[in-house]
Amino acid sequence: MKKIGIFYGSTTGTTLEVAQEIAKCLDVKPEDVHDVASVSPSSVAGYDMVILGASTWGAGDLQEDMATFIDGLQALDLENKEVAIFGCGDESMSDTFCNSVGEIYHRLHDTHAMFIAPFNNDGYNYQHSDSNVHGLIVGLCIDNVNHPEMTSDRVKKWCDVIKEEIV
Ligand SMILES: Cc1cc2nc3c(=O)[nH]c(=O)nc-3n(C[C@H](O)[C@H](O)[C@H](O)COP(=O)(O)O)c2cc1C
Repeated sequence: MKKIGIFYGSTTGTTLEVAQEIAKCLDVKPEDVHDVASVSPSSVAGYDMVILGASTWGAGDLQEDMATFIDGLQALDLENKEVAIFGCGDESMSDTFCNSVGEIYHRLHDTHAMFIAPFNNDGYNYQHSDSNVHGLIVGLCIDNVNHPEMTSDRVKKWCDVIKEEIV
């Protein structure tokens, strides 16, 4: 069984809640769910698979704790580590919806991480998101501001993708 660690950056608690929901779906213990504001990037070393989650702030900016955490991760070699990404945002910020997902993906490109668990775009309504990389949505995007009723179903479906992809 692969060891999964969840690392989240959250300013007002939404991404934390989603991280906990993902943990339940994947049977990840609470001690393996980490706020990136209080752990060092090297702690990903203890996991085979790392789930990174962060909200988007400003005009499409990565949540600040996660931005610092990613600075550290970029210096590591993540070869053979499976990485899945999720983010929380607001679809009414229609040109920058969940940009955090795309920023994490792009910034970790040179670490040799193995990205898994892209998600579909069904039921979303926005103009642009950096999470869309050449037509592929590279992670789970959650809008708890406008569509909290969709969150559990989206989380469950994404966790099913992860369960299928982890080898
Ligand atoms: C000032 C401000 C700027 C925001 N900018 C964006 C944005 O550019 N794109 C987006 O998708 N969401 C944006 N959001 C929405 C937040 O990402 C959303 O509320 C999220 O759920 C917060 O998660 P957190 O509590 O885990 O930090 C913004 C919210 C605020 C208040």
